[in-house]
Amino acid sequence: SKFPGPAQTTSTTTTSRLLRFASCFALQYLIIKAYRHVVYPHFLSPLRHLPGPTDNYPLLGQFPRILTSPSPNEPFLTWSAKWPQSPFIRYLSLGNQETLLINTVDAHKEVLQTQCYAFKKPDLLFRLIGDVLGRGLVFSEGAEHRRQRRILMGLFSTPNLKALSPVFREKGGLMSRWFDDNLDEDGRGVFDLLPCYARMELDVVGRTVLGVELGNLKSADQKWDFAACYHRIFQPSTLTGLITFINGVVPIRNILPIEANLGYMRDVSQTRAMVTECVRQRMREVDETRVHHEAQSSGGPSDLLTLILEERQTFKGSEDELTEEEIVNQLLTFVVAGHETTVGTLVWSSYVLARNTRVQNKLRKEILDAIASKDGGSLAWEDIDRLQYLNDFVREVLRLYAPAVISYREAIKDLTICDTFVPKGTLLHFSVHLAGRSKATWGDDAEQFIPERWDNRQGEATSPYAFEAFSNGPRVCIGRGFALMNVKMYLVEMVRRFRFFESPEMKAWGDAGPPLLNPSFALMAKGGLNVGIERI
Ligand code: HEM
Repeated sequence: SKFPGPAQTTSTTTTSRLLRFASCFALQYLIIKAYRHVVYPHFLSPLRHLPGPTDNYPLLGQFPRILTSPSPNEPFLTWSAKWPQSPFIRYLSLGNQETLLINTVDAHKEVLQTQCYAFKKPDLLFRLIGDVLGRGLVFSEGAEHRRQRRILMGLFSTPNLKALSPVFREKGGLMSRWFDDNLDEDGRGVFDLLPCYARMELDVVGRTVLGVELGNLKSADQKWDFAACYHRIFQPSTLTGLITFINGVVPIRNILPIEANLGYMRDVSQTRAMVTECVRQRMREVDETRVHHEAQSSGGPSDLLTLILEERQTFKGSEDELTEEEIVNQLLTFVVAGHETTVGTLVWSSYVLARNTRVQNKLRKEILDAIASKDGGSLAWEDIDRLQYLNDFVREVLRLYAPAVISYREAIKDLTICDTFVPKGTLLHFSVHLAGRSKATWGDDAEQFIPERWDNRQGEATSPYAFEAFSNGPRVCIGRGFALMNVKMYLVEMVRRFRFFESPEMKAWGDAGPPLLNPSFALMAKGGLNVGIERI
């Protein structure tokens, strides 16, 4: 028959109902999205009158500009210079996401110190790197963060750090011998320092955090190698990096069945399994021997894992007893938070030395004078810690070349900061370099490398919030003392033995400096940073 029978009519009706439902759903979705991404940010948001760039791309805001800028600090530094007195600068990002750039010293103080716990790290940060770190110090919030900080603070005490210092000395010595062995017959060479320092620092964090040589750490079945997994996770292929980036915006990690993603997930789970095995083995050793770190600090190097396990015995049964998973989270957090940042600081220190002969000579003189005052003997950590110019030098490197570039916060409630109403859910952009490079704070020579400025600071530059390389407040970097000891001991070893000089690439870059990797969470030269090293 030409006419539909009862069954066909029912199925046509069902199809058309489904279609109607789907189009209603799609329309509603579009209306909500249009409201959220167009109407609200442009016409309703209480933040829309704040200073900030307005030359936005449709729906993408400033995102294309940020992605294609020559450095991960641009265009934020430009905006900051344009509106130096504004506590916050508002910009739109992907999907017209409103973001407040923390700009002034006062705004840094309010967000990082006074109102620290009114903010959390946004989910996008956790999705970028949280599967490796877990909810350790970096990703814990509120009361849980206070608890973890309370338990872990003592780990980084001066006596504990001093017990770690022989490892910094030993690994720095090995690195300087490696350079020495690889110089040409005139005692000169040019090296891409990033891979050299990355290798050394993996050894350093292995020994100081886990008490093992990470180069030798393997899975129980010997099939997986820690260093290789770590390398693949943090130097991913373009596709794996792209997946991680997309996962930050839309969670796709657990549903994408392609090898670039599955391989990443295997590396993460193997890395965590290898560290878990380390923890279990050390638990057995600590339970058996009951060594206590007071004894170890006088007798030889210790490591943070052993210290955590010994402390744990005193917290047994209380809410401060860390579980095995929590310990693994903290250890991986220390390894990751400590490795890239210290490597970056060493690379930029070497670059700056090569570019500033005056600074290099002055630093070397301070070190050699101190050694001479010890009748040529080696400097203990206390001696190194007293070197004023070294201290100024390292702070100046971190003011201008802080390795951690970007972090974010999200307001967990409505609040008012520096007379600005910040609604719950607002994303805040914490750019470490904005504080360090601000002319309003550091004067017209803010862009120049002048270690002496640290002894003549005035006005806002004396505020702790003018220097954000390690952040500030309750979430200040817990590894600050650890990192400074590591960096200073290494520099003493290298500067006394070698002269740093400009490589041909550095000469070609001139004052503009090397091209930088962007987008990137770390300040890194694109394509490596070759620096000359010459035996003295
Ligand atoms: C020069 C080297 C280092 C620099 C420049 C640096 C910088 C920073 C910065 C800027 C933050 C704050 C991030 C944020 O709040 O979003 C931070 C946090 C942190 N850093 Fe470091 N860091 C360095 C070395 C280390 C080392 C060696 C360790 C561990 C051994 C470490 C462990 C941590 C941890 C656990 C946090 C989170 C603290 C918390 O939220 O309570 N860092 N670091």
